[in-house]
Amino acid sequence: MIERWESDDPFDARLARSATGLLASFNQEGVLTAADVHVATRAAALAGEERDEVRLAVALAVRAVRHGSVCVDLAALRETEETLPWPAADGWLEAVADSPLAAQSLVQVEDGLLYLDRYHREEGQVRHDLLARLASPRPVADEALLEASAARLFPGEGYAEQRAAALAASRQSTTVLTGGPGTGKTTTVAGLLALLTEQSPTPLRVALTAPTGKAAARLQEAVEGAQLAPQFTDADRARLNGLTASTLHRLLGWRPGSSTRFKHHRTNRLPHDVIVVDETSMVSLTMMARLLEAVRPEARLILVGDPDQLASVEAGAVLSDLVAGLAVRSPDAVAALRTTHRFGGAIGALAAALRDGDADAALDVLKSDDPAVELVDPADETRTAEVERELVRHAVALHEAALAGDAERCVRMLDESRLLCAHRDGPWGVAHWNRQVERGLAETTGEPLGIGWGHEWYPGRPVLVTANDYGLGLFNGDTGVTYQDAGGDLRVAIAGGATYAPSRLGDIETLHAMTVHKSQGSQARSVTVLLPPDDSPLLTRELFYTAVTRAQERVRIVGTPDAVTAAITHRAQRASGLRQRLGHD
Ligand SMILES: Nc1ncnc2c1ncn2[C@@H]1O[C@H](COP(=O)(O)OP(=O)(O)OP(=O)(O)O)[C@@H](O)[C@H]1O
Repeated sequence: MIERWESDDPFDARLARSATGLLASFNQEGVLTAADVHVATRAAALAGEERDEVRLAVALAVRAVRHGSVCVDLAALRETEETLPWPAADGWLEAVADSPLAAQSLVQVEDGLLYLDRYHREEGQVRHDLLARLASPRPVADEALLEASAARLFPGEGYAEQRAAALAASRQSTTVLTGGPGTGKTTTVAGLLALLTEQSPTPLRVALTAPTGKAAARLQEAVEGAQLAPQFTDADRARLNGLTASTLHRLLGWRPGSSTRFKHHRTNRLPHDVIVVDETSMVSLTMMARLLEAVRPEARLILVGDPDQLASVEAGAVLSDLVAGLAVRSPDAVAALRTTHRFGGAIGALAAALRDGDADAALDVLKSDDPAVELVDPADETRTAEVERELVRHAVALHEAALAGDAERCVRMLDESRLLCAHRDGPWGVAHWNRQVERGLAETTGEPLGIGWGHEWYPGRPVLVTANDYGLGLFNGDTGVTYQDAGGDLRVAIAGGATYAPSRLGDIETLHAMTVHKSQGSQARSVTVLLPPDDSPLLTRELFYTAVTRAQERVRIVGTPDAVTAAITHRAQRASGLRQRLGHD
């Protein structure tokens, strides 16, 4: 199925009035937007290319990036919807490869895939840097000490999987450490850092990093927590003392005015000896390219993440590509953790069923009596009203804590309950549910709270930061709560950060509800997931898995069994060539 936009509005900005030929047809069908059409038309005009089918191919490559793909597989795309007015299959890709657009390096064709030049270059660079790292000499280890310390830090059968992963990562310079939630990834990282710091005669410079501020804060907290385990000695803790985590943007050194170029790069590498990247599934191809070129060849790189989660917001599916590509090229570079240590049965069993694509097993878990999971039928008005009342109760409690000026409690409460939606707009979307909860809050308190009453800022308004602001020290994904201080003024307390006057915050959204995409890298005690109808193109296994695995203790799915099955059946497919390109010379 090709995702399309739909509109009855003849003045819709996505309609390209000046388009002709195939570009016009694919625009009117809702496949291409006006922006896709204009970029392709302009590039073709600059290169002197007039063939209709080549312009269409370029527009589809532009569209692909917009949908998170790095390139487009024209042949595969044709097959997904035969009714569209496709050009003749024979010779289509060859025509693009022979075009002046390719000769002038505006587009590239490789392995049957069509790329915009930038993404082809970035993919090639990631492949090159990674293969160079894999071919570099292995770090020298004091094997006897390594084995003895690994046995101490990862004792017995219960830690066997993690011990093997940490030993592998100690003996090589690049490791991809994968595992679902609660499989002990952070515990492994903490033990591995203890092993590495013990091996080094001089203090190691260690960077802990993640794509969002929230994920970086969680990583730091978890690594600090893991060191409290009895198998860590005071000497281990002393060597690991003072580790701090930062966002990838901050680590690489952001530069004003550019989100894709940083202070550290190939000729000004990062000084660190060990770099641990958490939540790697959220790292885009562009960021992975920037990271790999900035890491010193002799530094150790550990990429940690869950390849079954949604991929990055921007183009690429780097973690799952690395796992698949390295499985062929260099299987030892991937250390997979499979045993879950955190969840009680039900959430873990549901996550496993989703990962395996087993809809029957997922529905069995959801329909079981286990209080950790629940499936709510959207047609059951009594039950959905109860769910809504529960969401409003949480908002009212947050409002009361905020009125009492208890910023710390407000921030803690934020991670107790979370409503996740697939969509931003429409009856299943974040905007609607933010309004619904605010309406309930206003009705319960009798106060005109919320945007619907012209009061955007009110005590208890939970907020999500949606863009990095280095000046203020705020990061995309940070969360916070508005509270009333002792002087009666409103302030916003950011989790793990400072407090701010609301007027200083620019890129902010209300957080009574949140998209699953934005929830990546965070968790809450109790999670409610609103599944859209089964024909929603956003409903995919990766989205559902990501939503479910945000829950620490309880997950409630509002959706029909058909929507559950549809979610598990549809894969969030992203075209990229990295996995194939890693596999061959
Ligand atoms: N081998 C083990 N035996 C028993 N408990 C363990 C083991 N490894 C980790 N744990 C515990 O399981 C929980 C999850 O571990 P950890 O935080 O390391 O997992 P994770 O994969 O990093 O989780 P997530 O990414 O979901 O935050 C922690 O409470 C940890 O102490």
